[in-house]
Amino acid sequence: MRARGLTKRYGSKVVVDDLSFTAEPGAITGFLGPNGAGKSTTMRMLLGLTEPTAGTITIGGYRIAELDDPSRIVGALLDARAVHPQRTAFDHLLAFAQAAGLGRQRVEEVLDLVGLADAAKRRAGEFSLGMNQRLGIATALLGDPDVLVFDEPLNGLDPEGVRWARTLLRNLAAEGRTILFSSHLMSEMELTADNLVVIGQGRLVAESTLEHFVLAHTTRTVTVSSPALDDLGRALNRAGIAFERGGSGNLLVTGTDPALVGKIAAAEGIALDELTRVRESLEDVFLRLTHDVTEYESRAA
Ligand SMILES: Nc1ncnc2c1ncn2[C@@H]1O[C@H](COP(=O)(O)OP(=O)(O)OP(=O)(O)O)[C@@H](O)[C@H]1O
Repeated sequence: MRARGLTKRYGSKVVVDDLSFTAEPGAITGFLGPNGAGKSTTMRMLLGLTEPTAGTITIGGYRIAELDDPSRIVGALLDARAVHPQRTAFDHLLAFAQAAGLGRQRVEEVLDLVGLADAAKRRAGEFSLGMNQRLGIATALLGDPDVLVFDEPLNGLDPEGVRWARTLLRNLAAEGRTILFSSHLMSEMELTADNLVVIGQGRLVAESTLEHFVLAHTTRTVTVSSPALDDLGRALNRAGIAFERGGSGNLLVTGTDPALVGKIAAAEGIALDELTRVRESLEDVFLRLTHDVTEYESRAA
């Protein structure tokens, strides 16, 4: 899936701004951005529900309108509450299945896949948000598509459901599918995504592997503890390396790697108890990176 120069304007407001990115097959691409960044609008343009003002978003080089049988190519969960409350889960899925030329058997398969087989005859209006999410995921899976787009699929899922969704996404990617999903749950994004596309105010902020994104935006910090902490502090001072004392009798050394701290200690014959690179969480990095954008937005609101 590829977006190129994708742009959406509503009146004078630019919601998606010259956005280009790629989501690869066989990988889970996390789509991140603060509220109003343009994630849903981008997904809607991929699905042909919103017309781009400029640029394209394509699957295998084709826009969705150019695909003969789109439900077999791309499946999506955009809004889990968009179900008819009087319809049973089975009938809801059957309506979509029939529109795509699929039968009852496929409906039963996807109900099984999302763990709703026992609730098939219950009305969607009685479902919890988590069950509606499962129903929405089932709808996306009906056509067994190569590309899956999930907007906030974890909303309303309990911890067991979140874990289930993570495993499902992993399995779907392992089968070679392209997965694009957005979530506000950063810790979950960190556990699930291989790659990230980060946007702010409709523009691309970063596109990379999750690992690289976190490392590239983390200030290099090392924690080190030693029975000879004062000696170590003096050795670091002599080497011109900045540090501060941490709460639990260790030193927080910034702007360097464990290897250098280890070398300095070794050269001075100082024993170490612990030497660890501090890895910031995705949440820390994301909040720092999008802080200015969010600030601007809350001032403008
Ligand atoms: N039909 C529309 N008409 C006018 N403005 C719109 C329309 N649809 C979306 N917007 C605006 O576009 C901006 C981006 O919205 P979008 O829903 O794509 O963001 P998002 O990144 O998905 O946000 P969230 O995380 O809150 O779901 C918002 O400011 C929204 O108000």
